[in-house]
Amino acid sequence: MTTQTSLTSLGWQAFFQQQLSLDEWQQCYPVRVLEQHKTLLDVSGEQGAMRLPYTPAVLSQLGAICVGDWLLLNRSDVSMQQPTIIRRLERLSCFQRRAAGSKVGMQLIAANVDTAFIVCSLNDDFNLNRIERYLSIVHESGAEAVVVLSKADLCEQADERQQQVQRLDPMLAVVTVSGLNSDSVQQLTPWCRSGKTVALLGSSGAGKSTLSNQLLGQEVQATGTIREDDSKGRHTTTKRSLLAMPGGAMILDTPGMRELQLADCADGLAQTFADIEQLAQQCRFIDCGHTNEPGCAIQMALKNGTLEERRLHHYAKLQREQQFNSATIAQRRAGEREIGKLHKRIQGERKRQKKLS
Ligand SMILES: Nc1nc2c(ncn2[C@@H]2O[C@H](COP(=O)(O)OP(=O)(O)OP(=O)(O)O)[C@@H](O)[C@H]2O)c(=O)[nH]1
Ligand SMILES: [Zn+2]
Repeated sequence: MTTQTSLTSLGWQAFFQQQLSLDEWQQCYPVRVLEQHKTLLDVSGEQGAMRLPYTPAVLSQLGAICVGDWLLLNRSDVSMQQPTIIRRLERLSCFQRRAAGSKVGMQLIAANVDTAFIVCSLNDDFNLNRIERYLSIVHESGAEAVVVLSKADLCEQADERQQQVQRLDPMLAVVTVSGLNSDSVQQLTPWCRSGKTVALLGSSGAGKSTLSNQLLGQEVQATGTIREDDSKGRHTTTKRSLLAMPGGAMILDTPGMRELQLADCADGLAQTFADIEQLAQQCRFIDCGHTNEPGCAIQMALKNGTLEERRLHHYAKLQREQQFNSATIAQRRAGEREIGKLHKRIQGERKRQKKLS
C-alpha cells in the first residue's frame, strides 16, 4: 500500500494537502484523530496508529482538537514515544454544540465530515421540523447534507413523504432506504467513496446503528460490541470514533451528534431557509414584520400556497432558539473576560503592594 493510498483511506484530501509547505512535507507527517478520550487522542497516519497525550498544554498551544481533525507531527520524533504536534490543519467542516454545565462556549463534536446523513424514519419518527433542525446544523458545519428516509419497508406513503422533504429544498439529496436490506443501503455509496468521511445524525430509533452496521459490513461489526462495552462504563467520557468502511470511506459514530441544540447557527439557518430569506428581501418595507404589512412577500407566499405556514413558524422558532443560545454564550464569554480582568487587577495590585513593602 502506498503512503498516499493509506492517507486517502483515512480521509486525506487535496484540501489538507494544500495546507502543507514542501518543507513541512519533509519535516512532518499528518495523522488523523480517530478517537478522542479525555486526556488522550488515538491517531493514525502513514506510520500506523498511535496515542498522543491531550493535555492542557496541548490544548492551550493548539486549541481544542476533536475526532476527525488532522494533525501534523514532527517527523524527527517518529521513533520517540510521544511525537510533538506541530499544528492542527484547517478544517473542512466542523460540528460543535454548546458546552454543557459550567463550561463556557462551544464544544467541538467532530471535524472534517464530508457528508452528514440525516436519518429519519418514514413511519413514527417522520417529522419535517426535525429534518429542518438537522439541516441547519449540517449546513452550519460546512458538511454536505443528505436526508436518509429509513424504514421504507414499514411505510406505505414513502414516495409522498420523500416529496415533502424534497420540497424543503429542490437541490437536497433525499434517499429512501430500508436499513434491513443491504441492496437498498447501497444507494448511499456515492457519498461513501474512498477518502470521504460520513456521519449519521438522527433521533433515537431512527435506524442509524442499523445503517451504520450495513455500511461497515460484517467485518467491522465486532467493533460495535466493543463500543457497547464502553457505554457500560469502561470510559467515563462519551466515546467518539471514526471507523473505516470496507469501501474506503470513514464513518463517524458519535452519540454527541445525535441531538444537537442550535447555537451559533445563523448561517446554517439562513441556508436551510433560503426561500424565506429571499422572500423577506422582496417585502416592500425593509423592516417588515411579515404579519400584516402591505406588500409583504412572505404573507403573499402563504396566501398563494408557495410557502407553508408550518415552515415559517418553525423558522421563527429555530431563530429564537439559536439567538437565545448564542447570546448566552456571548454573555458568558463576556463574563469570563471580566472575571479574568479582575483577577489580573488583583494580582497586579498584590505585586505593587509587595514592591512597596
Ligand atoms: N423494518 C425496519 N426496521 C428497521 C429499519 N432500520 C432500523 N430498524 C429497526 O429499528 C430499531 C431501531 O434501529 P436502530 O438502528 O437501533 O436505531 P438508532 O437510530 O441507531 O437508535 P439509537 O441507537 O437509539 O440512536 C431496531 O429495532 C431496528 O432493527 C428499517 O429500515 N426497516
Ligand atoms: Zn414581509
